[in-house]
Amino acid sequence: QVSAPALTNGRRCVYLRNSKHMNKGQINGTVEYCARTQCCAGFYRLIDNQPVAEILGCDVVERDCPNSTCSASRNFHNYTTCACSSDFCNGNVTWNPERENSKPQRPSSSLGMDHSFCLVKNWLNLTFISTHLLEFKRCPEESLPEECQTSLCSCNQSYCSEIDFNNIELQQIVGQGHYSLVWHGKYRETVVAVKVFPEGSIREFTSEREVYGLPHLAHSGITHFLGAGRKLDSREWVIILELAPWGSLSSFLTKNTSDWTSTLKLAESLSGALAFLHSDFIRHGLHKPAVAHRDLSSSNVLMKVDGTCALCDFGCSTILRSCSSPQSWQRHADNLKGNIQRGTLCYMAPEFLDGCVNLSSGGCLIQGDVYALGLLLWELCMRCSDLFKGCPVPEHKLPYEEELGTNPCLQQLISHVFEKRERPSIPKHLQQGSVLHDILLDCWDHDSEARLTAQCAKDRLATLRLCHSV
Ligand SMILES: Nc1ncnc2c1ncn2[C@@H]1O[C@H](COP(=O)(O)OP(=O)(O)OP(=O)(O)O)[C@@H](O)[C@H]1O
Repeated sequence: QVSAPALTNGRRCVYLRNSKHMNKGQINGTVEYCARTQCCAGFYRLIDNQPVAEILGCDVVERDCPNSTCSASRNFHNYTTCACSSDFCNGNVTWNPERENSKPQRPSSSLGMDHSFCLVKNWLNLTFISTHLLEFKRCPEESLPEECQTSLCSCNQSYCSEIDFNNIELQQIVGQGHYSLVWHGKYRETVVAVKVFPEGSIREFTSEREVYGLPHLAHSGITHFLGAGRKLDSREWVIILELAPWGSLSSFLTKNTSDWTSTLKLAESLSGALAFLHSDFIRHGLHKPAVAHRDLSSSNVLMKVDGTCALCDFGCSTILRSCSSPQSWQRHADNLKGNIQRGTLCYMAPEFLDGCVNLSSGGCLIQGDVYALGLLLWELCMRCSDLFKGCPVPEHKLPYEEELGTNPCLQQLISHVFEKRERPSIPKHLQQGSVLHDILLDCWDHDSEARLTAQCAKDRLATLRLCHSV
């Protein structure tokens, strides 16, 4: 039985086996006090199909845990996890294995979950059972627009990768999203990230693999794709990616501040990555269509060791095939109508929050991405030490967290962002009229048509870098 004083703010979680390095809160015996999160997390090994706690404590980054009790349902290689929002809830897990075909539900304000266990070192060393044959010799059937007739059209390029499962070794979990578990692993003796999707996440797997498989997608701003596949006797799907050792931008900003030069470098690389994703071109007879990310957040941007960013997580993305006829887009738009609120709620553009998106072309999805880019640039500014000279740099916060708390619901965001047209407050040092200040305003403009393109944001940031001053 755990007893601890009540906290006015934060959370008390059952604590077990966290390394000192990763503690988010203060430890007292079996209790961890978490000042910055409302979420407790648990990581359990399934023994005889029963969860046995391996790691318990505060959640490192997760601020969105709608369930007050700890309910685990997904089996990731005989491990399961939960995040929950009442004191000590992680001490009492309920295990309800999900039905094979059920799809994970994205909670209302979803954040990629960098769970507590993501930094755990030296305790987990699993090796993928490697006696399986590869099934991914052919691309799985996908429904592609019938209208795509020309040979230049990207939708006729069916790129397949093969991976040899005998050469994959899973070593340690580095992150968890709503659709997958991401491992630090080795593939053919190279250190990689292995993203494992349970069967229920086949749609996200297919979408992500399709984006990574587009021609000419190799770009410094897109996480490098090494292959995808499915083990013959397994219901799980796997994508192998270059490992970003510093993890997501969100965890980086939680732990680090940057000076002005590094902030600009990050901002420019981020805008350049999105500009590239949005670009549509034909080179060497192969078509790279525009892609709308649709789930841009600081959890879905990875930090590279050279101090630049790369986009990841294309599970919600839409490929905007320029070869599609207007009728085809209309059909796609009809499908989108019932599915418009994808992605992470606090990064969702006002028109998507309110559901009044002009779906006459795919441009609305691109404009939604640029709104999220504005919020990401704001997150970078808020951790820039040179913008807070003489005062402490504020802790990393998500957009609107200051104003609406850690887990705003749709109605709160509609009222704040759509109706009142509020935006996050910009540091005083970014004076009115300064280039960066204007870039933020122009990215998150209420009028989606008036927003910058990502390329324009990148170009403006490049001029700022040359001037090298705030
Ligand atoms: N290549 C990588 N290198 C290092 N860490 C990674 C890599 N890819 C993903 N991660 C970590 O895993 C987390 C989850 O990954 P990702 O967002 O791709 O999963 P998801 O299931 O699609 O999540 P979401 O809930 O955002 O849809 C990321 O936030 C990041 O912390």
